[in-house]
This record gives sequence, C-alpha cells and structure tokens, in this order.
Amino acid sequence: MDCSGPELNDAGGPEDPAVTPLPYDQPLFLVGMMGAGKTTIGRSLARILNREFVDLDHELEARCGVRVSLIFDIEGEEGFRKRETTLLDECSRRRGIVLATGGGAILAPENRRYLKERGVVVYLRASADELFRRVARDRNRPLLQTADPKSRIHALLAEREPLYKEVASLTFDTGSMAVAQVVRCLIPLLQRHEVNS
Ligand SMILES: Nc1ncnc2c1ncn2[C@@H]1O[C@H](COP(=O)(O)OP(=O)(O)O)[C@@H](O)[C@H]1O
Ligand SMILES: O=C(O)C1=C[C@@H](OP(=O)(O)O)[C@@H](O)[C@H](O)C1
Ligand SMILES: [Mg+2]
Repeated sequence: MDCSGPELNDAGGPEDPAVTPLPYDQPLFLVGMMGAGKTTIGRSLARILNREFVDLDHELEARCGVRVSLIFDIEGEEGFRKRETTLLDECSRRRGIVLATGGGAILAPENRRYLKERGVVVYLRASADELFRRVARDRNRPLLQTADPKSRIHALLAEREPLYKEVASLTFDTGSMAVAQVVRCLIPLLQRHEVNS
C-alpha cells in the first residue's frame, strides 16, 4: 500500500525528522491484540507527531519495579487488571500523548469508557496467524505461556474483536505491512480525523 507522508526507515524511524503535529491534543490510544504493534508503532508515531509516548505496561512495570509476568505470577490476572484500570484512568486524562495500551485493556467496561470518552482510539488489527508469528517467542506475555499459544490467540481474538471495534475511532488493518509502512499510512488518517473538543 502506498501512503503519502514522511519517509521512514525500516525500523519505523523517520528518514526526515520533520514532525507533523496533529490539529488536536486529545490523547491517541492504540488498542489491539498482543503483537498488533501497539508498543512499536506507538513509539514511532509519537516521535513523528512530536508527542510524549506512554506504554501502559512499561509504566506499570516502572511503578511496580517488576515485569508484567511477575505481577501475573504473584497477583494473578485479576490483580494485574486492577492495576491496569487504575493506571489507565490516570494516564488517559493526559493530553498530547500517544498511549499504547495492553491487549486486554479493553476488557473492563470502565476502561472502554475512559478510552471512548477521552481520546482518539486506533484499533491495530492483524490476523491470528500474523500475531502468533510476531509474539510466539516472547516470554513476557503470560497469557501465551500455554501448551498451545496459537489456539489461545485465536480464542482471545474472537472474544475481544467486538470490544476493540466498540472503542475504535479508526480501525487499521496492518496485514503483513512493515511497521514503517503502517506508521506512514496512519499519519494522514490521524491528521484528517475530526474530534469533538
Ligand atoms: N507491522 C508489523 N510487522 C512486523 N512486525 C511487527 C509489526 N508490528 C509489530 N511487529 C513486531 O512484533 C512484535 C510485537 O510488537 P509490539 O509492538 O510489542 O506489539 P504489542 O504492543 O501490540 O503487543 C515486536 O517484535 C515488533 O517489532
Ligand atoms: O492481551 C493481554 O491481555 C495482555 C497484553 C500485554 O500487552 P501487549 O498487548 O502490549 O502485548 C500485557 O498487557 C499483558 O501481558 C496482558
Ligand atoms: Mg505492547
């Protein structure tokens, strides 16, 4: 796919560091499954849009001083979700940021409300097979530490797809596009997007 916009290198970094700020300062939220590219694409988008980048999982890890996988080990998914909701409530109030959420942040109804009411939500979509290729070897995704992670991804995607769609202001199919290409295509869509103040 050919998209107009700044030239980017393969790592998603701009060849030409010209920044293109958005005409609004509502936070930009990235949602989608594990491996959709929220963290990677979010970081690159923030650089080009001259916004601060916040990754909800990294912020949680920085505050707790432990990896997400250890929070799951000690407190279970329930404990992790409580911490995630508290942090999302705080971070989603910040204007002018790009916020990469964790894949399950759309599960709690109050989280979906924060996302819908407070910012522009981009759903990064990818097939279960593509998601699996990207995250299969990552040990810091506790929900995939099962005997059959591929089936788990299929099941989670089926369960969550309607929730991602519910919160999305924009849905973007990453298909097999490289990170740099996704970013290049997203910028004009975000520039044209209209938001209520
Ligand atoms: N469009 C893409 N094409 C190829 N690899 C990708 C793409 N998006 C992300 N990746 C890779 O997939 C892995 C997971 O990406 P990440 O940004 O951590 O996803 P998320 O935060 O949505 O779980 C990383 O190694 C990243 O480089
Ligand atoms: O899908 C999920 O429920 C989760 C996704 C992870 O984030 P990424 O989507 O960034 O991998 C992380 O929040 C945690 O492991 C739970
Ligand atoms: Mg991530």
